Amino acid sequence: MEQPLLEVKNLTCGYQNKPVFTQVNLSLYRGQLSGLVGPSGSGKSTLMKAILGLIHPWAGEIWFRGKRLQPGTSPPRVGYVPQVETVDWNFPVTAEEVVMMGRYQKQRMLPWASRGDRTAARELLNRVGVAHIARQPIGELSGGQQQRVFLARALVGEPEIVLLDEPTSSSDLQVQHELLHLLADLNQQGLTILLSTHDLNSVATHLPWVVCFNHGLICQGQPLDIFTPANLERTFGAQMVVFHQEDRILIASGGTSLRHQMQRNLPPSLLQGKSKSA
Ligand SMILES: Nc1ncnc2c1ncn2[C@@H]1O[C@H](COP(=O)(O)OP(=O)(O)OP(=O)(O)O)[C@@H](O)[C@H]1O
Repeated sequence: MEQPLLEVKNLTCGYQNKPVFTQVNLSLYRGQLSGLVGPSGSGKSTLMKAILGLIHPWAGEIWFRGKRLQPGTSPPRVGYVPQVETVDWNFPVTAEEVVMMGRYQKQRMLPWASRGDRTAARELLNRVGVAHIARQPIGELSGGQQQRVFLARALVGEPEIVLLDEPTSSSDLQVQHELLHLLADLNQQGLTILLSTHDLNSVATHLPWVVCFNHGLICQGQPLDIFTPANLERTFGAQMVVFHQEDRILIASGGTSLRHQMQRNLPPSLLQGKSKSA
């Protein structure tokens, strides 16, 4: 059986005396492109930070390529794109410098740029489609461009896995779709990707694998199998309606009244209102 690239075993994390999740087990396989979905505060960022060694787990283990990592250490060749809300955009640096900072961190170089640094940063910005804004201050870029700059920074050191924390949260639909297409391209080139998001419809459309999370792993699988009203209610604690059309699905929030309204107006083949457990 294939060995997972990254494995989380019985992981328990929390802050102060409050646990966020207990005994989580999750395996990421080489070449996987997965979405981590769950309500706000359910522990998605905490899980990513634990994988990255940014917080110390209370218990459990993280394994990378079959080797156990020391608690609180960063796995080799894992890139990270933080939530844009956590970044100080007034920091006076250009897009290119943001990417080069990733190089300094990895190579422990002194913070001045060589021509090689600049060329490498340009190549990465080019790879994510924003080489033209290399010299612009990061604070003056659009949310979508900022996101790509941070993606370029995460690609420094040629990671095998990139974790993205809500990369689609601050951008409009078109920008979200473009980013997800870019991630699919990077995935085709061999990158393993886990991204957290609240946007269930983007996950359903663009991602082949979904992990539902709410203070623990609820279920995982292909969106068509996993996004059932029952699983969504278990994950989000709210009723949702799932529409099916051929191999596509559309998820809308709404309780019984919306479902009854839809049932009156839509053919039953489009509507999945009955619970199907994973
Ligand atoms: N540094 C911290 N100190 C104390 N509590 C924290 C800290 N960071 C997060 N928490 C708490 O841990 C819980 C999980 O937070 P986390 O950010 O992991 O959730 P999330 O699923 O990523 O949420 P969102 O989708 O809103 O980003 C929340 O109750 C949050 O308030």
